[in-house]
Amino acid sequence: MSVIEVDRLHKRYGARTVVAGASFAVEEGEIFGLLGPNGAGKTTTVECVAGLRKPDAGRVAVLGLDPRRDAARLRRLVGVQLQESRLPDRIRVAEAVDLYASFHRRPAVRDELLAELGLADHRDTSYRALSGGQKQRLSIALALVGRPRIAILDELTTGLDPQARRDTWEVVERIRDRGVTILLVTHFMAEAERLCDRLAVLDAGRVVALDTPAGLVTRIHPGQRIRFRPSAPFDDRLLTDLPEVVSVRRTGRQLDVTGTGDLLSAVTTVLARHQIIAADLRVDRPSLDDAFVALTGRRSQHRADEGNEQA
Ligand SMILES: Nc1ncnc2c1ncn2[C@@H]1O[C@H](COP(=O)(O)OP(=O)(O)OP(=O)(O)O)[C@@H](O)[C@H]1O
Repeated sequence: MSVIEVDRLHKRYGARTVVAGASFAVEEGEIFGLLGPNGAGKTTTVECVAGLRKPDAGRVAVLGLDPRRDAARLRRLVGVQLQESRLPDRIRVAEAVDLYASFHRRPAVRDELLAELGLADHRDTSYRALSGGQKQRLSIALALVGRPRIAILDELTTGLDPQARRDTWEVVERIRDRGVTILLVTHFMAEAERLCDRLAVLDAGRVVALDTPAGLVTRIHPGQRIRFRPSAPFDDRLLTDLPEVVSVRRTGRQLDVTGTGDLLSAVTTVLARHQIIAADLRVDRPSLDDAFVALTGRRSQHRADEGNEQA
């Protein structure tokens, strides 16, 4: 069942169109990602979904309701954590949660929520004394305090160190496991790949692709590549006869095999049958980042950052 429907959404700021006919639907219980370069219109789109902006054209429905007309009802059903949400420096974690809880009729139990978000030991810590990751987790707690069915999370791990980012991912997964549908805006390929069940890639206000992370990669780069040094000579036909193999190239003692499907297992099985060992075997799979570049013609902004993280 679709819990969010965005149909040919248009939004202009002055003369400038920033969302130009974006359409997508989010299914109940999934983590749905909006991915795209800076200025692609991601935040504007989720602000329209959250009822914070009025679309110029198109239709947005959240749980069958209109985010603007039915704003009061949706406030109880949708939790929103937007970019750069800030709280007063002196407010303590428990006070902030109590304050937000007071806006809701049946709020979550504060200490349970704080424990779930790894903030139980920071109940009395002031906002200013929290680390970046703790601030982000508090902002997620505030989005969840009304026990929403849908959570909208915008760039929630930007500026976090790799460990804090991973901790936040675990929190998001736990929320999803509780049955909350999540609409997530992200710049990070690793985040999209790890968390999202499906992704819409937004470019210049349009959805240019919509699929699972793996589906996007395969659609853009269906090929795979294996490189290895065989322990004994053999005829290339051993590999070229396999339906999965597209090409075989030799450079010195090294073999370079491209193909599709379950290439690795097809190649290693036939080699093993002939008692050949594939030494220094490497599999190159295209990444979501490659798919992103192919779709938008741009490098993802945080690619270098992610590279450091994986190092
Ligand atoms: N209130 C506003 N008034 C005028 N222009 C705006 C306003 N908000 C956003 N914009 C512009 O609209 C474009 C789309 O912005 P938006 O924040 O939706 O994109 P985004 O994909 O979320 O970008 P980012 O990844 O940089 O946050 C940007 O060029 C931005 O400068």
